[in-house]
Amino acid sequence: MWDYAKLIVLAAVTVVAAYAASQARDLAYLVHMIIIMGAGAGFFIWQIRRMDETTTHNQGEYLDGVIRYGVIATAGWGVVGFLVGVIIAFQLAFPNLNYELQQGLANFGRLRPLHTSAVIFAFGGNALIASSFYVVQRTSAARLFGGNLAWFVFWGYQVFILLAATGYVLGSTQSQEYAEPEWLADLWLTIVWVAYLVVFMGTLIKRREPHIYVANWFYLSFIITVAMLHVVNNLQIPVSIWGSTSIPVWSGVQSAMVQWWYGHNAVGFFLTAGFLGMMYYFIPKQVERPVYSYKLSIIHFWALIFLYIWAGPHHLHYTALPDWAQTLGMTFSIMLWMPSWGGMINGLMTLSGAWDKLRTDPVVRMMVVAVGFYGMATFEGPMMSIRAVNSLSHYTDWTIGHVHSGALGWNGMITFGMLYYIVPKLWKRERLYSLSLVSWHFWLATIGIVLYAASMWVTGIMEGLMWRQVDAQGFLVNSFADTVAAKFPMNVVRGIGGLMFLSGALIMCYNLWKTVTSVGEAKPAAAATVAAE
Ligand code: HEM
Ligand code: HEM
Ligand SMILES: [Cu+2]
Repeated sequence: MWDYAKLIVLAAVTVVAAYAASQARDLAYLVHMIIIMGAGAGFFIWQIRRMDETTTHNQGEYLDGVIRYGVIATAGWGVVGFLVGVIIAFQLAFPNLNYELQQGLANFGRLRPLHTSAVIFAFGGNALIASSFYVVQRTSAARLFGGNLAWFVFWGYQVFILLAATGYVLGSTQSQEYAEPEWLADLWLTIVWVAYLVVFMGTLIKRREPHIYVANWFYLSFIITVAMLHVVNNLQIPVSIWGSTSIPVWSGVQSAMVQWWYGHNAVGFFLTAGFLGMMYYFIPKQVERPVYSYKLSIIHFWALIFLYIWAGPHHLHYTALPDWAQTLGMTFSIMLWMPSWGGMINGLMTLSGAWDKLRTDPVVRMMVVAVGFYGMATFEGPMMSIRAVNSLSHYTDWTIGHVHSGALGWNGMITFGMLYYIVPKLWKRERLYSLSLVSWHFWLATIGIVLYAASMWVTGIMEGLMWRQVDAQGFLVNSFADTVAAKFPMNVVRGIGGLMFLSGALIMCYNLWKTVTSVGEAKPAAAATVAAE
């Protein structure tokens, strides 16, 4: 019965998308409708072929298939996102790399949002969805709620990524940073996200453990807040339901404020709270120690989510935003330093009594460096939010250095650590294929990040100072082009750093692939302890 309902919905989606494609007013919309039609038809055929199979889920078992797919998607999108990052990094160093052939499809302006969305939403998002499904089942001793709904979340999310990515390349964007997809993709993401919340919350509700482990608090705050941010920042009215263009309901300074309330909390809840959830499960597991302080984790959780929400205006210093709002954003940003470091301290101190693992286990080293970079980025951020500092750093590469010490150092490294822990468990392998390859990855990534961040700090401060320099008469000394020329060597260093980071990720993919295909199966006894976790 339920299966027939699904077939009807899928058929309807396919037909409506086909009709909409015939009405399309712009190329991006046409391509999106073809993708939706393809996805609808594909899932229709898949569904019809398994109609008379009786599914025999063992309700006692965890639903791990979808997590395995999530792991593959994380690694795959990661490589794509880093590769596009490397390309745009070299385009900035060598503008000639914007070939005539690429214009209107793959020039810097089109590739930049492709990069930011690929790394944040495709790489980071898949890592968060997959790891949260893993963690919530283990810490609740319950199978994912909602049967196959988790599969809908996974595939629905990939469709969203495809819509977003093709949209950028074809020039369909609502021009809000990190919220570029047009209304159609936004609506679809809303549906997928609500399903995600239902799966996660449902699993928590049916848990067989009295406590909700702290990692789940972080994941849950990430899911709920991202839903709220996404909906409010994307309130748009489509010009036509047959086209991708839409008009925002917010305008002027309100629009800017809503956008940076969104943008800053995308950092706070997507790139921070969700990844702290990851930290709180995988670091204790990997070092085989309990969390250093449960009390601290609860205090810094509430402080973090309360403070983050107010800090958005630090992106709008010296704009038309009222001064009091800028000061408010600055004040909350400075206060944010404390709960951020609460998280860092809790992560690092979890190693108490196991510090020797830093020497013996490259996966632990990766996780510790991640937490270290988290600490650095959350010290730097509050500093940059001070108006006087921001007057120098804003518009410069200092911001880009800050972004990537957080993104590569914290989000990248903690995700790599998570993948190294999770893959042998999910595929029931005895161990990783090669620890020395993990070590190679570790050093390539770490040196790559240091090159990236250091070169951007240098260019950032240089640019800021050059823009300020005035002669005795008060005239500006440097033209904008002078600053661009002066940045050239550092731009090349940044590109090389990115290339190293990308090579490390490729080594990881090879290592994980070999782990799945050529390492022996974990012994049943070991498997039993895994299941009991
Ligand atoms: C191989 C690794 C990477 C390289 C080479 C790279 C390179 C770049 C470049 C060249 C830009 C444009 C900077 C500009 O316009 O001046 C950029 C922007 C950005 N990247 Fe990356 N990136 C990498 C990895 C990542 C990762 C892993 C993340 C997030 C998890 C990330 C997040 C961002 C964000 C958020 C921006 C926009 C920053 C802003 O507007 O202030 N990147 N990246
Ligand atoms: C206490 C924590 C943090 C504070 C107070 C903070 C503050 C700031 C400030 C003041 C800016 C510059 C705004 C501008 O001049 O335009 C900024 C930019 C940025 N930060 Fe942070 N930051 C924090 C942590 C992080 C972390 C951990 C990450 C990444 C994982 C991150 C990612 C970003 C990104 C992506 C931007 C660029 C936004 C844009 O596109 O303009 N931040 N942050
Ligand atoms: Cu911010």
